[in-house]
Amino acid sequence: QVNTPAATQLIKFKEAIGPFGGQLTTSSGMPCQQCQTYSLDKPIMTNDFLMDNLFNFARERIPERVVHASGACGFGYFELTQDMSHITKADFLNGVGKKTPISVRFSLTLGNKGTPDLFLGIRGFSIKFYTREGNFDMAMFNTPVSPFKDPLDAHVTRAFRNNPATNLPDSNMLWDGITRRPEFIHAMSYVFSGWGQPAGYRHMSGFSAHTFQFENKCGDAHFVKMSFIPVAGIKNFDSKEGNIMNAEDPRYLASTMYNEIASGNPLEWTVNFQILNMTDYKKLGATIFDATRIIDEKEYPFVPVGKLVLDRNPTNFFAQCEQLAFCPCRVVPGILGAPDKLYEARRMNYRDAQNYRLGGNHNNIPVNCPFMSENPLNTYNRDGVPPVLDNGGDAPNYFPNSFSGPTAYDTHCSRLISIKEEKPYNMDQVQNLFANIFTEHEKDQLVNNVVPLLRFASPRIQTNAVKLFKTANEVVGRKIEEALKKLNMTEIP
Ligand code: HEM
Repeated sequence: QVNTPAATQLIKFKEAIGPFGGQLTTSSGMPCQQCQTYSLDKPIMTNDFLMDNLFNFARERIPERVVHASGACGFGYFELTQDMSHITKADFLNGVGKKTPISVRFSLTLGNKGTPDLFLGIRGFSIKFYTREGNFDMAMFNTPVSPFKDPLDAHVTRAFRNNPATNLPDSNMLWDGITRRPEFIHAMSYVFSGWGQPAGYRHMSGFSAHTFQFENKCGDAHFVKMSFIPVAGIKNFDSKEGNIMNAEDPRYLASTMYNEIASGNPLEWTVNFQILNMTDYKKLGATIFDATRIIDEKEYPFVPVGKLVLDRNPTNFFAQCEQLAFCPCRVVPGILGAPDKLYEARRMNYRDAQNYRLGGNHNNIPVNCPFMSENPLNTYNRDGVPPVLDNGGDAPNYFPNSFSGPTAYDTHCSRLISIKEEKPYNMDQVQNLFANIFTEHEKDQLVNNVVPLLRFASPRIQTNAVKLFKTANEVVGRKIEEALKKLNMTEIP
């Protein structure tokens, strides 16, 4: 580990800078004197260097993301390999060969900032496309489906956290949460079968889960699910390997990616679209917008449309990764978002979370700024918590106005279709997953991962969980039941 780019980052910095790092200053720019750089035997209050440092020290923490707190990021580009103008007018999807700068953040849905990388769990894969029409954000999971469909499922993430009284992981909460929402079992089966411990970010996939509504120049609607498939192949650790790696290097995924990128070994994904039209929607109904279900790939195959490459590391983690803010609300003309309720709620909730976490001007933070936009920040937003950048300069600050302030020119009004949703049902797809897609190894993995997590739950909750797995697959459910019996648990009152 001693010679990796991550381990030698500071040595390289020194080589690049030379022996002298410049005159030390306070944050207001005052050059510091040597005597201010040690505090003992000196007046404290008049030492501006010390005061500057202590005030900053006490304020250096901001709220961590309420979910997906632990993560790593990288930068690169998206290249379009197939023109998509027949389904969308989005500029970055029009014109083969067009390259769009991107930032990507990989995360772990649960836990907190210090949770080790290979803690078993569903993974986040977020992308910000800095397009000429503003930023387009995707916040995806690594599994083909989402556990959630109902925005109220946000509550269930609490069941996956520590017990509010003991502050300890709680099997009863975890399995109560899963079994009270049986539709979770589809996504969770992927997680338990191995996808919860990817063998590297270069082996991790991303799936939109939502079906987006696209619109072309003629105003025609198409519906698109997206997948990001690693060129190096999807690979996962088995539970034993994953747990060993977690103990040896709790930042295994982040450090591997950093070293790979710094060594000139970029990470790459094929970007694919599964495309449906209005006739397909009329035939299949709102089920195509159910984030807990997949759409039949035989009838609607994913077609490759581009590639995603990560070839640049952040130069400062806090500035470029912690401050990165992805929101389903950030769309561009030609991509309207998704018409389902989960997406609608996410549009609002991420904005709210980022206003709280980063402040009302979080789009002005350099890593979130639409720096490729042809109309960068031509808004009427003014003032507030920094950064305000030039704050609109000397342009009018109200709308409408008679003084040539920015105006909306496009007279066309795009609208998401309105759909009627019902309670999720995906047991048919989980059954198919176990019967026809999972390998025997993946099924064994699932049993190996589920049993240690379920063994401390009460018998009633264990019974519910076994019943749920038996509905998904009788053999796998029975294996879990037998393994639990062998462990001979005593009842928890
Ligand atoms: C019940 C529905 C959901 C709610 C209420 C919710 C809420 C949130 C919130 C508040 C954040 C933190 C945002 C921030 O502070 O920057 C977040 C992050 C994230 N969410 Fe969700 N989410 C939901 C469902 C989903 C689904 C279905 C997906 C994937 C398809 C998803 C993927 C992500 C990802 C990848 C991040 C991390 C973004 C980053 O890297 O900063 N979420 N979510």
